[in-house]
Amino acid sequence: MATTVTDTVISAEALSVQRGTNALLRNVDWQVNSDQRWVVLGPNGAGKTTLLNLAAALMHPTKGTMTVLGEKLGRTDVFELRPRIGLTSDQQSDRIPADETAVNVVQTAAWSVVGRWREEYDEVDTDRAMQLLDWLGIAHLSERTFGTLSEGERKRVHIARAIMNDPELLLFDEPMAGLDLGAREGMVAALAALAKDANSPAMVVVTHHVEEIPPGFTHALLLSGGQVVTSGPIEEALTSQTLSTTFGLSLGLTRFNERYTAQAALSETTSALLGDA
Ligand SMILES: Nc1ncnc2c1ncn2[C@@H]1O[C@H](COP(=O)(O)OP(=O)(O)OP(=O)(O)O)[C@@H](O)[C@H]1O
Repeated sequence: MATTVTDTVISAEALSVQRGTNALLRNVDWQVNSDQRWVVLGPNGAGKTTLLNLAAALMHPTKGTMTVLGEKLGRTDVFELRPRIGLTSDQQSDRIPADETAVNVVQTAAWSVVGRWREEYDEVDTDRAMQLLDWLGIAHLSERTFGTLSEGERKRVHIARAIMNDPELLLFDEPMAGLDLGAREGMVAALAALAKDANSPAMVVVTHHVEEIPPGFTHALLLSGGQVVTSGPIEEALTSQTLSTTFGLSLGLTRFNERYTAQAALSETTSALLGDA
């Protein structure tokens, strides 16, 4: 996979995104190096997807600067930059034709297209696509059409597609949303294996849930209301206090065997849900 040299792959400086009167992101500073694995955590509407879309060169900031893989957004050809980035999100998944086979969904990444049309593929592409599907435990589904796969199976196909091109940056937007417990744990294991592989590129996973943080993730960025609550090495950035501030609720965080769980006191959860009488 990508380079083993430590480079800055994402550099955000005083980044703001405004839509009408709505500030989606406000004054965000963030730096990601090639050997780091980041989790971006925050409640609904915090700005996580907006930040990931900027990192994927799918949008531009309103203010500030965003540099991805050494290319400053607004001053670079994003069509050359995007193939260097592997992105999985429901938005991307929705663009995949339902009648495309799983193996074709993966190997079309080699051409950065969705839908096979009439491209010719080398055997080497097909072999690599099959290896990735096998690694993710779904080689037996390679000839099944995308539309007939379960949510968990589709997400795994999409991850294989994101990795297919040896990207220099891997971005995952809520890769475990909608998965059952077994599928979630399978996805955590797959991402943990990627995270721990020294040859893997920089990785960013967006999630709402600390339970979904794969072992091997090194850094955390906590977002709330479009602003950074804290960011840095995960042991320092992710604490009961920072999590409580981020989600606006008193939360206790525990870490065991490189996995996290978070809980609120039941009485506090009830009063937050019902409002104080
Ligand atoms: N084009 C837009 N115009 C106005 N507001 C927008 C636009 N796009 C997003 N928003 C708002 O910006 C905020 C941040 O959205 P974003 O999708 O980045 O949040 P998120 O943290 O990913 O949320 P979720 O966890 O619910 O997916 C939300 O309140 C959203 O409604």
